[in-house]
Amino acid sequence: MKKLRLPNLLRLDNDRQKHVISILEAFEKDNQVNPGKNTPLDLFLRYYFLDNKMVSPSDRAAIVDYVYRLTSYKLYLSAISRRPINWKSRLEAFVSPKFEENFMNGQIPPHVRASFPEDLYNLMVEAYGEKEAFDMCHILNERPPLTVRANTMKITRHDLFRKFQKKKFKVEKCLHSPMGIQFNERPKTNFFKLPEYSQGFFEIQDEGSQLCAMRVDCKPGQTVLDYCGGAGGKTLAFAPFMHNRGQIFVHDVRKSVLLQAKRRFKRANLGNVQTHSEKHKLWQTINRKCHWVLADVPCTGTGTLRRNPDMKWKFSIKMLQGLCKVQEEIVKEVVPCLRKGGKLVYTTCSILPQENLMQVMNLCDKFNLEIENGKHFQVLPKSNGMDGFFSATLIKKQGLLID
Ligand SMILES: C[S@@+](CC[C@H](N)C(=O)[O-])C[C@H]1O[C@@H](n2cnc3c(N)ncnc32)[C@H](O)[C@@H]1O
Repeated sequence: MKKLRLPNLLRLDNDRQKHVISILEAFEKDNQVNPGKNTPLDLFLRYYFLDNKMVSPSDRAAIVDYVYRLTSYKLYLSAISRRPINWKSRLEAFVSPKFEENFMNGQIPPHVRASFPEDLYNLMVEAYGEKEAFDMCHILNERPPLTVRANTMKITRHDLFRKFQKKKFKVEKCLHSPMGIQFNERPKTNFFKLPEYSQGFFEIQDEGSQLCAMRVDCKPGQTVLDYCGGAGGKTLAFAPFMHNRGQIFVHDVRKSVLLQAKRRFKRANLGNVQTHSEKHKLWQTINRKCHWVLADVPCTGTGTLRRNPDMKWKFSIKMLQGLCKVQEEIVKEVVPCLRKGGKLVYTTCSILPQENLMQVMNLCDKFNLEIENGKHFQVLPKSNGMDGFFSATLIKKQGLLID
């Protein structure tokens, strides 16, 4: 079993502590009062700091770090903290020796020590076995690494790497993604204020996400649909393969994220992308025309819980079942867009087989598809490495030739 390591946290003085507790209390209250609103933690924090502009960038970094880690370890901290349990007592337990001492305490159920909802923990044990599931939970409670993708429309990875080195950033080139650079230490400066960012030289993107996007191996002149495009993260990664020739259609049901995507496409120098929130008109244009369709479907996000620890406390089996239905509906909608020989890249940031391989088998059965070369792609969350991602390239099943 992995040894529980206390994260290398920044200093927590009284002022920072007050912010941490008031954020966590307010976030919990917001979820109780407006359960349907589902504000994600990162958005909640953005609003909080807009209301508290006086907090300095270094204080902010420390506060965010504690908020994320305490949210991750909420269940475990509740088990080991003094009574009454509240965010103040959980924080005390987090910085006390109890945090490491109780990690192997057999009196505390494994899912509590892993700080995961029992249903989710059981699904992970079913998929990976007790030891791997337990270790993976702890990786998913850790601080994630910071990884960026060089925008090869504007700069090579090597040149961007040299620029970062000149700034004395501790960086290394990713092993698997040819466009990725990982930071071994978080830079103290505001990343989004770097000139290299405003010039569109890079985007923040996990290496696993880069690898999934690159499975859309599109060529100049082709037609591509990114059906669950969100803020455009995956399109930004595969679009450079087309050298601005051909057409990329990005769709999402949320107009607000498509606006963000548009800004990012412009900054990245992409001139062949159009965004659509209305699918009916789009359908007439792309029916049977697409060489590639990317379905980066909504999922439990269990592979990226380090970045969104609040998501795991919203998990339920019912939610998983609902998402599986939506994933199936999405694939049903996009299959008719494929031209003869076209490929559908199905992707999730989940570690659950129910929305990965099991789902893909179900999709193949229902929509007469098969997995290209019979091989899928899966990465599991790694300590100081990639998040968890899954991808399979689906093609239309060839009819059997009967003599
Ligand atoms: C995993 S996220 C996509 C992330 C994006 N591809 C990226 O790399 O940045 C899934 C997206 O699916 C969208 N979505 C949810 N239901 C949908 C539906 N029925 N049709 C199309 N998009 C949907 C969500 O709004 C969300 O942006």
